[in-house]
Amino acid sequence: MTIILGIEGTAWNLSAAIVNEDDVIAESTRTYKPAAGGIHPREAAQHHAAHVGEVIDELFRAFEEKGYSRSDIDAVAFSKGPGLGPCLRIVGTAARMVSLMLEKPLVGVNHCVAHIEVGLWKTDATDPITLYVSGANSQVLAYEENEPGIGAYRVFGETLDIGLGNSLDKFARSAGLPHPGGPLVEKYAKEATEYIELPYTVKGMDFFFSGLSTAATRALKEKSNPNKNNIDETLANVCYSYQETAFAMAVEVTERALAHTGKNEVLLAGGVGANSRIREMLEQMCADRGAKFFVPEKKFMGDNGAMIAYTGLLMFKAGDTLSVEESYVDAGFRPDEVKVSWKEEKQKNRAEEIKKMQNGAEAVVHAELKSYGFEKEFGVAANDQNQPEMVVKERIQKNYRLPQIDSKLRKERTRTEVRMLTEARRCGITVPVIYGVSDYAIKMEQIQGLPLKFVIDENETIAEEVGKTIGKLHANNIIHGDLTTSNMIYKQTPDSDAKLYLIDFGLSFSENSVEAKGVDIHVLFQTFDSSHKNPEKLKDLFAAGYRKSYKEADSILKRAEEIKMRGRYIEGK
Ligand SMILES: C[C@@H](O)[C@H](NC(=O)OP(=O)(O)OC[C@H]1O[C@@H](n2cnc3c(N)ncnc32)[C@H](O)[C@@H]1O)C(=O)O
Ligand SMILES: [Fe+2]
Repeated sequence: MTIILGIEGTAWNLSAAIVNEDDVIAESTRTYKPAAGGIHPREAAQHHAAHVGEVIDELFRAFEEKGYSRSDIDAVAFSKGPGLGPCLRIVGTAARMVSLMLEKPLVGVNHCVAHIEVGLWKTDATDPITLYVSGANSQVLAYEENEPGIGAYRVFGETLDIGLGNSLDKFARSAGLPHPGGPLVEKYAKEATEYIELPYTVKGMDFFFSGLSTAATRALKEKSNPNKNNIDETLANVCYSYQETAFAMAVEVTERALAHTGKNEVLLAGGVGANSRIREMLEQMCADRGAKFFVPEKKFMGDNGAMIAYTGLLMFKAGDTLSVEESYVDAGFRPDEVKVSWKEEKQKNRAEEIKKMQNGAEAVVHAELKSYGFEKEFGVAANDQNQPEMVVKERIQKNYRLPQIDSKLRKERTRTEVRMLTEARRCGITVPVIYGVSDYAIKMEQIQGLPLKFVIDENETIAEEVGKTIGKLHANNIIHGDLTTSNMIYKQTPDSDAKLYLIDFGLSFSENSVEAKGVDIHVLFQTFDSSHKNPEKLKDLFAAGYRKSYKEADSILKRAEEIKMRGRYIEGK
């Protein structure tokens, strides 16, 4: 058995643990609670510095009481980042000292990856999409192999402003509640009597929580009326509506990632994962699409030393150790920067993956028009011999979100899709022809081709074609809103040139701004990073095509790069 000591202390919780392959052997924790306001990085660091000695002592005592001796420890793991710089430096220093004392190597662990690995350890999940929602971070990730036995946790979507937990904490503070506000929001939400509309912002696979937090604060002020004595009730209603909106956004992106990758497991990680409503929503979403949902015990969800020790154990066994010189901390350390070498080689089954992918995230595409009840919906007879091949794209009900949120989104997106498809066609973009519309369904041309996801790696020059198409779209101020390689279809015919079709305009809108266009491209580049072999080459080819068809291309590409940097962990975010 391998035995690893791990120290966590990226923010509020200083926690150390010793684990082996099977379980936690010993642990010791001291928690920083801000006297007022949110977490102060320097105060938190002072707290960790003041207590790290006793935490390590207590840990060794508990370990030795179980009959072990210190020399049984094989390595010392620590949180290398992301996190608050001053806190990371204390933990890094402590880890170096313990490592020198024990004469055992150091292992530098990525905190986000540890949140995932502990979930894989403590549940039966094997290859999930992970929804990682904590204070500072909110991401949807999955492991992707790059070469046999070596891969990375790819970020499919993430917050482009602040983390879900911090947004809840910020709102709670504005309502006069103590830190951390997340659990209190959950408590008050249970007393709600009414849903209040709040902004729902998903762009492609990314979400935004800052505007929601501000809107919730505003709603609380506006709706509270001391004369009516309704302050408690309003707080409950806002908390409830906040949760319903924010969690629906997070679950929606998780489902998109499931659809895009064809995976069929979901793992929940991070402090916000303690919330029972987000669990319920994920469970419902998974049940509705036949996926499995996993969540570890609560003590492994928030920041804990065991997750660092366990991930350290996997890394140590794969030979991934550090010298003292290499053991610097990195406050902006992203999970997708970690070279994962501790997993077994995966056997991919492409046919199976394509089959699973056809179950889109928000819509079902019916090719069998008769069985769908085509006549009833559109008032005309189903396909006769003279008509072109058609499909019906139906936005199906999502049981995980409130009916009010659900039907509004579905109607809005159906209407938007029709409007924007028409608009795109007018600008000379190749899109499916529309034959009919109802509240939640669109009857349209069936494109016989393969999603770009499955052809672009073998034929990378298509990326230039993609660039030209998106350049044209942006030159006409159309923002697609969900640019992934699943939302483009490549149709090859023996007698004509191949054609690139753009589909799925449900999140599209018209806007002439560098920001909106930059986000659009950022979303696409994330897909290149997460799902393709040579992302940098694809990006270069895309940029070349984009420049050819759009004269403002350079400023947009530059903005896309800046947006990418915003996704990085920023202190105090
Ligand atoms: C970098 C690292 O330090 C950071 N860790 C972190 O944020 O602590 P974590 O324990 O994963 O999550 C704490 C967050 O989780 C929220 N939280 C805890 N219980 C909650 C609940 N029942 N409902 C909603 N939010 C909850 C808190 O309000 C707080 O914002 C991270 O993982 O991003
Ligand atoms: Fe965390």
